[in-house]
Amino acid sequence: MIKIDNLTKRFGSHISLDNVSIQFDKNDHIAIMGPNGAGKTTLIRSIMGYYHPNSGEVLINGLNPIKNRTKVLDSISFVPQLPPPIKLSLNELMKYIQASSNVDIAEIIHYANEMKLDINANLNKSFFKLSGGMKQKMLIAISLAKKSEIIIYDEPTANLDPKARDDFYRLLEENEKEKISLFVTHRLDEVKDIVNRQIYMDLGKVISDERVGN
Ligand SMILES: Nc1ncnc2c1ncn2[C@@H]1O[C@H](COP(=O)(O)OP(=O)(O)OP(=O)(O)O)[C@@H](O)[C@H]1O
Repeated sequence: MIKIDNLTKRFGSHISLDNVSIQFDKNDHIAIMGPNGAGKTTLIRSIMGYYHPNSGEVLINGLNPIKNRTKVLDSISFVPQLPPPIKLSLNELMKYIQASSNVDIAEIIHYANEMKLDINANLNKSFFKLSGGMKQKMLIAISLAKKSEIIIYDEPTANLDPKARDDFYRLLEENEKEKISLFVTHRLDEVKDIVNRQIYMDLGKVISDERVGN
């Protein structure tokens, strides 16, 4: 469970999150929407313990994500808006993830195949040198292989072609049971079939929070 109580985060004099209180429970699949600068990324980064709040609290299964960073991040899969500049080859990256997060390499390869990313043909290629869409596919494959109870995607389909988007949403649908999934998105039409809650943010506040279909 993710519990956010009266969370305020300022950068200088700018308020990015303004006294936000919200809770996400198992089987909540949420689209977080809102204009550029609304505070969506600041909210998900706060969930992952990146920021010290100015006031308020975040608890992930009862744990403070700043004080218990490793334990909390173990329960979260995150795919960022922009892939990080990882220099490791795909082979090295998978070995690193297996060692650090106990993720089965065979599972990563399975989900990469499902996303039509041929890992074997690119094993010795640096992640950094993959195309934007291939990077995104690799990160998605890792996020699904990790089998975390919380999955967070910040605009993950921006670099994906339409077929890859369909593959991604099909895989998510198959994998989101008993989990919390959070999608930061500007394209509700894409996620509307896999979410059951739609949140709209603006100026650091949650403006609306609606349960929908599914
Ligand atoms: N590290 C930071 N330092 C200073 N200001 C920041 C920082 N991170 C975010 N902000 C500011 O906080 C506000 C909210 O940013 P945030 O990235 O959370 O918005 P967003 O809703 O994710 O926007 P977008 O749709 O453009 O990704 C913006 O005004 C941004 O400039």
